[in-house]
Amino acid sequence: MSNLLSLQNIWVEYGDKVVLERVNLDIATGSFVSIVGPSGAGKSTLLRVILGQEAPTRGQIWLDGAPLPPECGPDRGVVFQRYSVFPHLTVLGNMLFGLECAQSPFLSRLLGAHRRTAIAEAEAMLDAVGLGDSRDIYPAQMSGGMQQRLAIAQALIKRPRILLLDEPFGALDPGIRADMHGLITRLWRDYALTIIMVTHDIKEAFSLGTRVLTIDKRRRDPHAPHRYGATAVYDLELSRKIQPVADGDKSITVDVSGNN
Ligand SMILES: Nc1ncnc2c1ncn2[C@@H]1O[C@H](COP(=O)(O)OP(=O)(O)OP(=O)(O)O)[C@@H](O)[C@H]1O
Repeated sequence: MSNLLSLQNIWVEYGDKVVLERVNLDIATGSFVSIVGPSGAGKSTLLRVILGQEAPTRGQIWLDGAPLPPECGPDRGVVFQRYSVFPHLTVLGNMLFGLECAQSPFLSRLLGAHRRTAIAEAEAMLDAVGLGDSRDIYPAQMSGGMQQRLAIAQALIKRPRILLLDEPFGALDPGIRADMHGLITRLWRDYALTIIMVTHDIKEAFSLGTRVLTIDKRRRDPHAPHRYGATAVYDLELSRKIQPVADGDKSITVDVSGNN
């Protein structure tokens, strides 16, 4: 399988504090990479670098064989642990907002046929995440799980090739998490995504990922804790393969409890 993303000798330093050092990673197209590691190791920093929110102080990142554009682009979508939806917009409004900003940066508004196409795309994506019946409600009327579904749909509507997930299910109840695991697995397969997910849940890392990376420091200086940065200390390829889904098996369970 070809490499979609290649990180070569990535360092992130804040003054004399080294957060990441010598990170070398090749990420295959279609893989689902789980990233685990101790708190403060630099997992979110690594995601921000891949997203383009932050530039590495050293090293290079290649996307499809070309240098990664320095700014966040539509090829990379992201979902954070805390709901990144706009409270003053309906579900459909949240979906359209991203498209309007991308497709009509000056007006931030789509008109006529463009708007109708955008609404159709947004509704299809809402169906895919199990929110087809919720287009006219506001985030305050949704459970945490539903808001996270909306955040995932917002990220996917721009058709990213890489989906970055930073503790996406960390704030959800266990039952809802299980539903979300099913959903993300289905979306990964149906949309041929490459996913990089940070999680604190080792079980989740192994059950969802095709590869599990541990980010941690290889060396420590007790007198200067920030002298050395973290890197990929374990890198496990799993044999997990997604089975093709049977026709008609497109159902998605939606939590409507509103209590998480
Ligand atoms: N802008 C910044 N300036 C200085 N230090 C920073 C900055 N951003 C992050 N850090 C430091 O980088 C280190 C890694 O932070 P990061 O959030 O990436 O860790 P993490 O592994 O995701 O942690 P957690 O699992 O607790 O979310 C932390 O020590 C943090 O304080």
